[in-house]
Amino acid sequence: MDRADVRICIDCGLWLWRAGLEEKKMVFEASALNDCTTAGPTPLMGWQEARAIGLSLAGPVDGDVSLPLAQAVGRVTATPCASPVALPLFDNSAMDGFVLATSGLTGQGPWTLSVAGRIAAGDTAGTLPRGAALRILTGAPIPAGADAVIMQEHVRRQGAAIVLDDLPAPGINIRRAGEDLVLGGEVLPAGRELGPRELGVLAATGQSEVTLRRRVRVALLCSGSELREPGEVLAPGQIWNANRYLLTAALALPWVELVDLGAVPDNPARLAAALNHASRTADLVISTGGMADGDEDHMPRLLREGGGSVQALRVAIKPGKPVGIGTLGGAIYVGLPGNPVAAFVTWLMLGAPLLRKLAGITDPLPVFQTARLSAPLIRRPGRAEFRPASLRPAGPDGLPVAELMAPNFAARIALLASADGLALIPADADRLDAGAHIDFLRF
Ligand SMILES: Nc1nc2c(c(=O)[nH]1)N[C@H]1C(S)=C(S)[C@@H](COP(=O)(O)OP(=O)(O)OC[C@H]3O[C@@H](n4cnc5c(N)ncnc54)[C@H](O)[C@@H]3O)O[C@H]1N2
Ligand code: MOO
Repeated sequence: MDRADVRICIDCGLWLWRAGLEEKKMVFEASALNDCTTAGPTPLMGWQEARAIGLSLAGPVDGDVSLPLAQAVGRVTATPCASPVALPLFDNSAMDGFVLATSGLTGQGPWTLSVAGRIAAGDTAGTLPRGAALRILTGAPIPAGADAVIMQEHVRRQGAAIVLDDLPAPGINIRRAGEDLVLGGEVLPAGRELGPRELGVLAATGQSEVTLRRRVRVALLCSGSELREPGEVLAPGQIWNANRYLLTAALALPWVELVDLGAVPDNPARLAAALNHASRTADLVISTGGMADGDEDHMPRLLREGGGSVQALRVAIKPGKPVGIGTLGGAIYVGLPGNPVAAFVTWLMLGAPLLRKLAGITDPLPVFQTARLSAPLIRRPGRAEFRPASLRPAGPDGLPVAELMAPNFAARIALLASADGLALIPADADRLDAGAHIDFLRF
């Protein structure tokens, strides 16, 4: 065998080789070296399977609340909202101009009509005087007997009269009652986050309150004796707690009530106490670190000893292999790996969908877009890889181009901060050509 065909796996220290390496011509990525899928006591579970297990554990939290619209921003609807009115509420003008009855415009034009008054938004409609027009402003109600609004740009003024050269079509520039929404029609389904569009339509239908899911209680703890708060002076070997801020920011959602338990040292008794407290106060317990098999990695064992279950552990996802999903007491548990990028990726792919389902959101899964790979990639298959990448503007085919960032990125939070999103390299891919279609998730 050619010496160049031999590689060492820096994950497990074993020698690997690839037979018949036509890809010798291409650079064999360092990522292929740090991607051992064989090491470990159990085979890896597919990330979609792990995600499905998490989703199967989660159902929308119960306990609805009714809140005024101003306090409902970003919250999730618990029931469908039906409209108590039709929209628009009444026939009204779409333009500033003149309202008239087309039936009165007989014979050949031009037609001259006197302007007998004025209706603005907020006025009552009244009745159109026979043979005359009325000045009308946008949003004003259409008077009885009128059936068209002619834009002011399309008439000539002659003193108190207007002259029309063209016959307006009946109904023109009139917004009809109910054309946007019928009485009793569904304004919003259950499970919708209330953003600007949703709050706007609720307000337009006159609803001052909305029925919402209660907020999901989430407890977060970061395990690690090495962790200190930013601002604290570090002793040798210590680091600042990045995951706490990364995840509290990811959890800063209107429908989350966060119980931030900070950092807990790698002490089994203290970790067990923190887990126990968390599971009593929260619907979802999230921990970071301590998920691998090292001497100070206690989380899966503590969870089991605390009466919980771990239903997914060791997932074929990169970064993030040591990730766990299970239950503890009445809470769902998500154990994220300690490496910050691994924690973030596994949170996005496995944790966040589950949390969104707890919140009652109907579509809990992230939506990927299609991009093209900027350069060829050769890798060791086995784990689906979510690689930080930058996105260049669309090429001639309309697809943006993803430029993958360096491999071995699980702990490289600075690299994460400079990426535009995550490129998904499927688990079974061992080689992708430049220009290949890939799924891309923007941050
Ligand atoms: N023999 C093996 N060792 C490791 C494996 C393996 O399969 N076999 N997996 C590696 C992988 S992949 C990952 S990811 C890490 C994850 O391990 P843990 O979840 O047990 O995490 P820790 O060991 O506690 O920490 C890993 C790394 O991250 C740093 N860290 C932890 N918490 C924070 C925080 N809140 N803020 C910033 N940085 C944090 C920690 O200091 C470590 O450097 O295990 C590999 N090992
Ligand atoms: O892949 Mo680990 O999850 O290196 O960070």
